[in-house]
Amino acid sequence: MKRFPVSIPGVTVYAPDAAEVRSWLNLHPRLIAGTGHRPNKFPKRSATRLPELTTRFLRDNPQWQKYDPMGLYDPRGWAAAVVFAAGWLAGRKVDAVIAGGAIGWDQILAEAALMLGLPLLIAIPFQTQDSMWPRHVREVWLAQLRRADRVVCVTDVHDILTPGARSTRDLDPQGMKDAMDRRNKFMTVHLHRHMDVLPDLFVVALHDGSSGGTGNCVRDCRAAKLPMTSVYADFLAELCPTTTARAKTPPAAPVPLFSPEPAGIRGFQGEYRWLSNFWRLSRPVKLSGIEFWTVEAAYQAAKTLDLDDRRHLATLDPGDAKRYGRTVKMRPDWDSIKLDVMTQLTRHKFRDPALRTRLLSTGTLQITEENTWGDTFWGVSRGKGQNHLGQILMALRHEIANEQQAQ
Ligand SMILES: Nc1nc(O)c(N)c(N[C@@H]2O[C@H](COP(=O)(O)O)[C@@H](O)[C@H]2O)n1
Repeated sequence: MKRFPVSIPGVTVYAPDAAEVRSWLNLHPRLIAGTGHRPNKFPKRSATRLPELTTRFLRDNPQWQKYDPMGLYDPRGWAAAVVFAAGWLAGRKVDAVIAGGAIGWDQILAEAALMLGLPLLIAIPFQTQDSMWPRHVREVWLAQLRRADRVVCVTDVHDILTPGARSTRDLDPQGMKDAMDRRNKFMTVHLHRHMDVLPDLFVVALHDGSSGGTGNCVRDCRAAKLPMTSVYADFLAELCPTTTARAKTPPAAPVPLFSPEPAGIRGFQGEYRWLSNFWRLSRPVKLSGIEFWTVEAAYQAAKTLDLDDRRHLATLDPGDAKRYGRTVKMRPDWDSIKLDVMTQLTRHKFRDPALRTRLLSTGTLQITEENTWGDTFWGVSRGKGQNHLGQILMALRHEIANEQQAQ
């Protein structure tokens, strides 16, 4: 098949599982991911409190007016929508935003994030997502991709070209749909379930209740029990106070964005990343003579007596080791020894004098391995869990403090 050059000028595009993406996610534990309608599902401009259109392109182009009835891409429509999105984001404890790059709400949310100076990741379905849009929308797209911290592309456009395609505009409709679906899943349920690094992800949807792209994404998020709210009713209330337009679903009950903060250390992110089992050790720990550079990889290796699996685990980064550990043949007594294994590995990790000092400097703070991936054994997820890793760390801290006092 013919290969087309598809780079986006001035933009570095990453694969979803790239290390640069993971490290960005690591840096920003409280994330908002946005999904929402294209302009054709926004209310008519006459239903809003916006004045006459100012852009000639929009005024003189009935076909485009049909697609963008609100005049969202007219400067005043754009500004009103972006101010609404920024107002919603502002004041919420959000570290960063993930947006989809699509025409409509996706771009509005991205613009609001940029306006507020919030770090932004844009996830695009394929490299030529913009190819069907008019020039002014393509300009917004490109400018936002250039200003975003990270751009993730989930599908190579070559995989969705029609047979015998003559350009990258010749796209298979089902392929495009699948790519958009993949993009939505990447930025919501995939991150929520599989990115062990993420402590908190909240979805904000501009959804009028209809089926379609946004509807599909909202359905997936609901099925995954991902915390989510729709801001459509608020959007109508602000922009169309006297309108007859109504959200097809009632406004969502107010939801606390992220779980309330208990005192102490909750989650091993940011300044407390070193508490995580994913932290690289200053000296490797040995198991069957094999060297492991993270507690995670060593712990996963301890699950099995198979030496080939252990050797392989020693070569993996902690995230991959965690996943691989789910596939190994477990030693029969694993359940009875795993707490002890984790305690010994944690002890080894904190033989490092710098880490000992850091652990002691947390004083008497409660240490909770809070997570959103449902680990209620080692941590606490959605308010529930035994927090064994936190307990081990606190017991070790107590032990080190006693040792120091005795010296
Ligand atoms: N998951 C999915 N399936 C489709 O068939 C799609 N067209 C999309 N598109 C994305 O959904 C948003 C727009 O949704 P509306 O159809 O306007 O409700 C936007 O993010 C598109 O990229 N997604």
